[in-house]
Amino acid sequence: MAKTIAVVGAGLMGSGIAQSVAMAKKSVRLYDISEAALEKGIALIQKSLSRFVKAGKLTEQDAQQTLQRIRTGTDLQEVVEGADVVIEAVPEDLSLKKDVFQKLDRYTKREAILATNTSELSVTAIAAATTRPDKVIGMHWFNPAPVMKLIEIVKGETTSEETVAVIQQLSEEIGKETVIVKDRQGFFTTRAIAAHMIECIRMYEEGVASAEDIDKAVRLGLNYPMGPLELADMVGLDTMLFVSENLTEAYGDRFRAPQILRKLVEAGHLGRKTGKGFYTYNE
Ligand SMILES: CCCCCCCCCCCCC[C@H](O)CC(=O)SCCNC(=O)CCNC(=O)[C@H](O)C(C)(C)COP(=O)(O)OP(=O)(O)OC[C@H]1O[C@@H](n2cnc3c(N)ncnc32)[C@H](O)[C@@H]1OP(=O)(O)O
Ligand SMILES: NC(=O)c1ccc[n+]([C@@H]2O[C@H](COP(=O)([O-])OP(=O)(O)OC[C@H]3O[C@@H](n4cnc5c(N)ncnc54)[C@H](O)[C@@H]3O)[C@@H](O)[C@H]2O)c1
Repeated sequence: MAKTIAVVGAGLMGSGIAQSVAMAKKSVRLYDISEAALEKGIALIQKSLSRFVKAGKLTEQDAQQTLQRIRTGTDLQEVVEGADVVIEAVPEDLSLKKDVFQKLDRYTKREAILATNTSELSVTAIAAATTRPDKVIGMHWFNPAPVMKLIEIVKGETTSEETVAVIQQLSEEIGKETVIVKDRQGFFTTRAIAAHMIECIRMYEEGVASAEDIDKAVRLGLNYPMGPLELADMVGLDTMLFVSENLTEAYGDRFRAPQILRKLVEAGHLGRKTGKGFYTYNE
């Protein structure tokens, strides 16, 4: 059984993953490259825990204990040594992820499992950067991690059945449902959501309807929990663009980013995390 979990990257997803694991009463070690990034991650966790407390799903004491289970640090070796499973959640860049996995391979015990939360990159390529490709796997969470029910388990070409079983059990212990998919660019869920979002953003760019009306139409007419533009702002427009570029390389123009997305990213408007994207936020 995986007892101690390390999470690498304390951004939107890493913070939510650390919180979800700590809520399942496991010890979590959380790494990021700076204290400022760790503070931001902890602030996100505190905000989410307060929502659970406010909704009566968690007591104030549970929330405090959850926070206490998360130990943070900016020394990667110190944070990950001793971990049974490491979950990586750094930005969606293959060379960065390979670099991080090479270090994880050096710093962790031989039997540790190394999981990536990549949205669509090749798990097999990331595994090849290590000396234990059988212990590398995709553990694809959804945003917001503490609320969403699914984990998409991605079996790389070299991932062992034993590794799949450990991650499936860990996911269940955290209270998530799982699906197991092949390692193909975009897996299942990212290809599916990208096809929907990209067409909606193209229609926005063409002026078919306003942002508000596109989101309203999808929420009320199609019964999705969120419209595509508000969802893009929640995911982060930088992540959207990285994903679009990688999917375009694999599948061609059908995933090419509309100009509007590129311009918003160039302007530093990355969605909720910077206060502006398709919408403006005052949080
Ligand atoms: C443009 C061209 C490019 C095209 C190619 C690229 C496209 C690629 C796109 C994908 C990129 C990466 C994808 C990624 O790898 C995978 C993903 O994560 S995809 C996104 C998945 N997530 C969703 O789809 C979310 C959909 N939304 C929802 O399910 C809900 O709206 C919500 C977010 C759960 C809730 O939203 P709210 O608006 O806040 O609604 P409520 O206030 O009513 O909340 C409901 C309920 O949930 C509780 N809650 C919400 N958030 C949190 C939180 N962070 N922490 C704790 N609790 C939370 C809230 O308290 C409510 O509880 P209740 O009152 O019901 O008890
Ligand atoms: N945003 C989403 O909705 C979503 C959902 C599922 C999966 N993902 C995937 O999760 C990963 C992270 O996405 P995010 O939205 O959390 O990004 P983010 O930008 O919010 O967070 C990334 C974090 O990684 C840190 N970081 C950068 N370089 C690092 C390094 N070398 N070592 C450790 N940490 C480093 C950054 O400081 C930042 O805190 C990506 O692969 C993304 O595709 C994102």
